[in-house]
Amino acid sequence: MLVFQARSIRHVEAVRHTCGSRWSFTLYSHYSDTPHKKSKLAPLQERKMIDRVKIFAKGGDGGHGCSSFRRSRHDRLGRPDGGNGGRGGDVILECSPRVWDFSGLQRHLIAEKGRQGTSKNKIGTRGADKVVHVPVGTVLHLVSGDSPAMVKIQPSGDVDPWEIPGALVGDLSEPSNGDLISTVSGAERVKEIHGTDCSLSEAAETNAQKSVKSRHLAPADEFSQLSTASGTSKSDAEDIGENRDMLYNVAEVTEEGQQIVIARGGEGGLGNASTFKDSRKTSTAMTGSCQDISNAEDHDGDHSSLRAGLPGSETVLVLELKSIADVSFVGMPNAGKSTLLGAISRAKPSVGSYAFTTLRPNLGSLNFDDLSITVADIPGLIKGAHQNRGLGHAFLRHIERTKVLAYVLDLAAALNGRKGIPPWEQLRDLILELEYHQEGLSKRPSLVVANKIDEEGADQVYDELKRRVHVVPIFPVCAVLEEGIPELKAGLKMLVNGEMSCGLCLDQILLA
Ligand SMILES: Nc1nc2c(ncn2[C@@H]2O[C@H](COP(=O)(O)OP(=O)(O)OP(=O)(O)O)[C@@H](O)[C@H]2O)c(=O)[nH]1
Repeated sequence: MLVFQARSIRHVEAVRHTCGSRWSFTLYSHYSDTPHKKSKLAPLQERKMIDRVKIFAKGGDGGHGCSSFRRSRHDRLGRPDGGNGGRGGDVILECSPRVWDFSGLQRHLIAEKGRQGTSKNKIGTRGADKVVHVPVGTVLHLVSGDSPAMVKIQPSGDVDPWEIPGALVGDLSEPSNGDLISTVSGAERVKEIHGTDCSLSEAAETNAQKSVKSRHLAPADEFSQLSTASGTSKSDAEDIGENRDMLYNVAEVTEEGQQIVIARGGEGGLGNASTFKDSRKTSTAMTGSCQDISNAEDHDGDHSSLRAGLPGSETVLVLELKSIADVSFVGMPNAGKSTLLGAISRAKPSVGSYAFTTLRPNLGSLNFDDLSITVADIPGLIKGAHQNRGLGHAFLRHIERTKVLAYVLDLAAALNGRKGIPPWEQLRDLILELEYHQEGLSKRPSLVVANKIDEEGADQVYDELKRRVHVVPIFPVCAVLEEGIPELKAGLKMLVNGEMSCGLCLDQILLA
């Protein structure tokens, strides 16, 4: 038995991720040698970040209208007094920075039904909305059903570093506060229900039109054929049941408090008080005489179909989590990415001398006079990340949406008897992982950050690195002492605003 002293449960998890599932762990408390009762760690699979899921949502059905007659001594024939049914609840996705992946999200979301109307003209209660929280940066792809409609933004105080500004690159026009990504019907409906006007983004409008034209699928049936969970890179398409009919990027949430109605509740049925009123009006218009109340029951029979509440709408969506940053720090665990993010921006990511300190991407912002750049510190990638090793490939998705790659290499990884790999091999492994995940990903404008230049012997390794890699600029940096940071910032700025553009590919690294 190998005993290892962990600093925290998170540290144990990090080591578990590094070692894979071959090792079993038992946690002992500091004070006794019997296994800790609460130490049963969930299987490794459950701990993976889930950044893509398929969900089925159904709005609550409308309540039925009531058929009832108020009879009294003076009114033997009675008057209809059945109230209308209540509207079904909506299924709403709300953007929250407190959630960072979809692991806690239910896959079937069904809102409450509206209550039935009752006698004495009482309207049934509206069904409760089903509100679920999704992370900032969630993108919605429509598999079937109506396009989602944004309702409102509930602004809150502090801005979380994980909060992601901006919109989909090239897909949708940039949403502003109160803007809407919705179908025409959705917009009208939201206006009608909530009394707020909502604008349509062009792309969403075309998508909506396409969706109206292209298909009317049965969402529940389709959903039942498909598996839900995510977590595997290449097989995602099959897992999630991606198909040609899917409408990509119909909406996204980027601000805390943004709400999107993904399935609407059905309207309540009409009570006989309403149907009778309507029929009396018609009758008056046509014959010039009032409808005889004794015929009320007959009319009631004519309108029985109106009394049934309408079913709620059904939608099948794929939710995908992608961050939107200008620059991604890509590197092996412990290369110093988080320290570097703290050095170049005001972000305060956690830093540790053990691998996988960063378990979720951190964002920082670099502000220049004329430009602001968002930088993402992506959790460390290891060899085989595309096959879900380490923290898995979930984080590779975040890199997909960044313009510039900054490879953070640890110059001291193989120095002073350490068992790490030299920086040029780190670079090779990183490029391979990116390419395995998505071909051409590594060809984006890139630079290399040679970190830990302060370590003994790092200068020679840096010279060797320059000899082996010369197509992209290399910035020697000491993140802890914040040395070389102004030059690095200038380099990042030039890459982001296009003054410099240099990608990196495997052939350009001298490995022998
Ligand atoms: N000597 C030296 N140590 C550094 C430097 N930058 C970071 N470190 C140390 O390297 C260790 C790892 O730093 P992190 O910033 O957590 O590394 P990371 O790449 O974010 O690690 P993961 O979270 O595992 O991906 C910490 O102990 C840092 O203090 C540097 O410039 N010089």
